Parts: sequence; C-alpha cells; structure tokens
Amino acid sequence: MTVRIAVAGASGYAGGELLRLLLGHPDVEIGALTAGGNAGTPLLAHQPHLLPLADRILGETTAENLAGHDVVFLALPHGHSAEIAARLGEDTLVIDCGADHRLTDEAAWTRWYGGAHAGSWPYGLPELPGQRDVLTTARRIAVPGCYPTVSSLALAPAIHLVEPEVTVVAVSGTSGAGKSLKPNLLGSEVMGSLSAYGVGGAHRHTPEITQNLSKVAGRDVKVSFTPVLAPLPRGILATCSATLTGDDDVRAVYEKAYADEPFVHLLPEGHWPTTGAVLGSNAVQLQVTVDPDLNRLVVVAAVDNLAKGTAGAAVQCMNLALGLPETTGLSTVGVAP
Ligand SMILES: NC(=O)C1=CN([C@@H]2O[C@H](COP(=O)(O)OP(=O)(O)OC[C@H]3O[C@@H](n4cnc5c(N)ncnc54)[C@H](OP(=O)(O)O)[C@@H]3O)[C@@H](O)[C@H]2O)C=CC1
Ligand SMILES: CC(=O)N[C@@H](CCC(=O)OP(=O)(O)O)C(=O)O
Repeated sequence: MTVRIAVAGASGYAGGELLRLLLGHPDVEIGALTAGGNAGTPLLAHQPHLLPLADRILGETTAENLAGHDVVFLALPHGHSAEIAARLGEDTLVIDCGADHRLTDEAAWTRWYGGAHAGSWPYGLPELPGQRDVLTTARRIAVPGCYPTVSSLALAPAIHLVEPEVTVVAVSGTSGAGKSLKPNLLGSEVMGSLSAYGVGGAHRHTPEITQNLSKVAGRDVKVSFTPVLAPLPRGILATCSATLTGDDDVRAVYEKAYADEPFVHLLPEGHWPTTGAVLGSNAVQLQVTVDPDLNRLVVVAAVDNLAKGTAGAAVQCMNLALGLPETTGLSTVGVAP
C-alpha cells in the first residue's frame, strides 16, 4: 500500500521532522509541501538536511493545494487547522500537530487559548488506556503537545495510586518553541543559561496534562507544571512527582503498564533517562522511584520533543489509523553522542 501525504508547515521544525521520518517510511509518497510567508521558496532553504526533497518548492497553505492526498499533516501555528480540515474530504486522514483540537472542554480552550473552540478530535497518544482503539478508526487526530506527552506517560500508570495533585518540572530544548524569531530564543540569551517560564500554573499545557491524567484517573487531578528552557536544540527531561497513598510496588505497576509498548521503555533500575539517548528516536525513556521520606512517587522521563513529542507521534497515529503496523518508519534508536 502506498499512501500519498501532504505536509502543511513544511518549512518549520515539526514539518521538517515529519518529512525526515516520512522519507524513511516504506508506504508513503510525499506530495504537496506548503508554508506561510515562505511559500514559493525551495525546501532546501529551510530544511537543508532533507536532500531528497531539496528541489521541492513550497506551495501556499490552501485547502486546494492540500486536497487529493490520503493523509494531510498540519504543522501550523494554532488556529489554522479547523478551516483547512473542514474543506478536506471526510475520508482524508487529517493529523494536526497544533493545539486546536486537543482540549475537550470549551471553557478550558477559551481560558487558555482564547477565541472559538474548534471542537476536539481523537487524541493522538495511543499509550493512554483505550486510546489505541479510538485512533484505529479516526480520520481526524490531534497530536498532543510535547510536554503533555512526556508527563502524561510518566504519571498515567500510577495516577490511581497517588493523591490527585501532581507536580511536573520539565526542561526543554529550544526547538519546542518553533522557528519564528523571538528575542528570548536568541543564542546569546539561551546559551549557557536555563530559564523557567510559564511559572505558577500559567503554561497552556497545564489543562492538557490535567485533562489526560483526570481521564485516566476517573477523577479530577490537579497539576502544578513548570517548564524550563535549556540550551539544547531538542529534547525534554521531565521530573514528575506525586504523594503515594499506599505502599504499592510502583516499579511493578510501570513494568506491567508498558511491557508491550513499543516506544515507552522503563529503564533497568539504577539507570536514569537522558535527552541525549532519545534524540531522533520515537522512544520515551522512563525511570521510577519512591522518595521514602515523603512516600512520594518520582518519575523521570525523556523524550525528543520533535519525534515522539510531535512528528513521531503523528506518524505513529497515521500508522494506526491506516491499519499499518504501528512502528512502521519509526525507530527507538537515538543519535548519540
Ligand atoms: N516544535 C515542537 O516541539 C512542537 C510543535 N508542536 C506544534 O506544531 C505546530 C508547528 O510547530 P513548529 O514547527 O515548532 O513551528 P515553526 O514556527 O517552526 O513552523 C511553523 C510552520 O507554519 C508555517 N506558517 C506560519 N504561519 C502560517 C500561516 N499564517 N499560514 C500558513 N502557514 C504558516 C510556517 O511557514 P513559514 O516558514 O512560511 O512562516 C512554518 O512552516 C505548532 O502548532 C506547534 O505548537 C507540537 C508539539 C511540539
Ligand atoms: C520550549 C517551548 O517553548 N516549548 C513550547 C511547547 C511546544 C509544544 O508542545 O507545542 P504546542 O504549542 O503545539 O502545544 C512552549 O512552551 O510553548
């Protein structure tokens, strides 16, 4: 089977990573590539690492240019996907890397993003309980945010074993912020410096993490989330913790939860995740322990924000929705050092 795909936002970081992965996918033919202001320029100018596509000229991001493909990946800023998706056939598989369709609660959308809620789509995190089945029949998929991916996978297996109030502190590389020019992302600001942002429950991923964990727990879970920007191009390391309510063998719980997951790996005891080990790979590496003085669960998890944190998840979801083996075109092998 060969599926014809299009990528909107091909000049950006998520679009570039989608194309890197799709170039290695045996069942994919790459069709239209589109952008915003950079439409009309060659892909090589933006993605010099994607040599097989170097001569492609970026088109304008219109429903007309994206129509006629089996799968359309949207790697655009928030707020663009609903209008485009509405003009693509219902049989077209549309996979949105943006936030527009992740939140199920309209009030949460309005509070955190503003404007009209475009409605929720099946959420593209197959490792959450029951979610794989939902994705196999989906024709519209909302890829999770990068922080919600890593923190939800870190805490979901034990969320029924802890007080419903969790803490996530996650350090991210700068590609998580996209390619657009921002003073706080200048090399001279980022190099040699770590900076917290969105502190005090102010980051828009808080409601997404809350939504995921509350759904798995079957009750309201409160989330304290603090992101930190680090001088790395890629990678997220999240430290997630919560107070245990009993003395369960949490390691056994995680071993069982992820035993059959191709991309989520609980490391052997004594080994701790690093962002370096997951670069370019679709793996999530986890380690879990209990702080005995506080009876507090501590989970550390690493992910590549552009791979499993966005583009890898998008390809994984495409595979599921098309009935392909879930791991096709995706690897758990990283690039090191
Ligand atoms: N980076 C990450 O780690 C993650 C990103 N995401 C999400 O993926 C999406 C893309 O992010 P990312 O690649 O990082 O962002 P970038 O800023 O790197 O890329 C944005 C892309 O969208 C295009 N674009 C911008 N404005 C418009 C417009 N008005 N109309 C059409 N195209 C436009 C840009 O084209 P041009 O070059 O012409 O401006 C570019 O191709 C976002 O929704 C982001 O939130 C989700 C998870 C993680
Ligand atoms: C380092 C950095 O800036 N990261 C981004 C998260 C990127 C992401 O997951 O994307 P969505 O915008 O699609 O939710 C941020 O904090 O806004």
